[in-house]
Amino acid sequence: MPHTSAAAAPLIDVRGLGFARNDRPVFGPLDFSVEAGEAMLVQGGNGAGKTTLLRVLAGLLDGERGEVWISGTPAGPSSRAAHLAYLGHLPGLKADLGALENLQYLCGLLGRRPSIGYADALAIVGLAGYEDALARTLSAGQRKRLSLARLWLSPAPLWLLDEPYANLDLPGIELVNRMVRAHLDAGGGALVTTHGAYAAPPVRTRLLLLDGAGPAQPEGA
Ligand SMILES: Nc1ncnc2c1ncn2[C@@H]1O[C@H](COP(=O)(O)OP(=O)(O)OP(=O)(O)O)[C@@H](O)[C@H]1O
Repeated sequence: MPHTSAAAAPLIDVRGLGFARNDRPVFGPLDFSVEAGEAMLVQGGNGAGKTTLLRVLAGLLDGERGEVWISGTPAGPSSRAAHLAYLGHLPGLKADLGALENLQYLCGLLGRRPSIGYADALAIVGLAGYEDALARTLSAGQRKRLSLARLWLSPAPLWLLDEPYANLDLPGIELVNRMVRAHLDAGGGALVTTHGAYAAPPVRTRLLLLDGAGPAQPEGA
């Protein structure tokens, strides 16, 4: 049974979660939970369903089966957004807005932590001085860094990070790891997809192996 006490409940508790496209199973049924202060690495080869899982959890795809509980409360796709921050392959930036304007736009849409200023968030990700640079003029790695600034400003306790290291140089990879560690230290949690070839955040981590459709359980680590 999912936890019922909000105080002790995991940030997310997934029971029998599955997803199919045109009656073809993509993943599941899956059972796992992520506690405050914990990261879960979602590993699997190309096409195993990692991105699909994160998009389903983020409420971006219709047709899930099973249950998702957020902090002890059942949460349908539309009610999960406030608790989750999704960093996908496509950064979701407006090409003709500047870096600062993009942050203001996205935070207006998705909420923000009032304790952190936009300029500080840009500086943390190495984009100080790029406030007015249009998103379309940024490199792929710089766009990823701008998305990381948005993530840093997000008030959501659970981060869903789809290949967060993609397009980043070594300092960028270390930046992601520092951000994840700080987020977990502050009581947050994270699901992080990876092919296994990249660095994994050096934090309390469990592993969820995805191998296409079929039952999958987390491993202790
Ligand atoms: N928009 C879509 N329409 C139809 N099928 C899709 C779509 N997106 C993904 N798929 C299929 O769903 C399956 C899972 O894809 P998904 O992107 O979740 O895998 P992944 O594990 O993230 O892969 P990768 O490591 O290559 O990014 C694949 O068979 C893929 O072809």
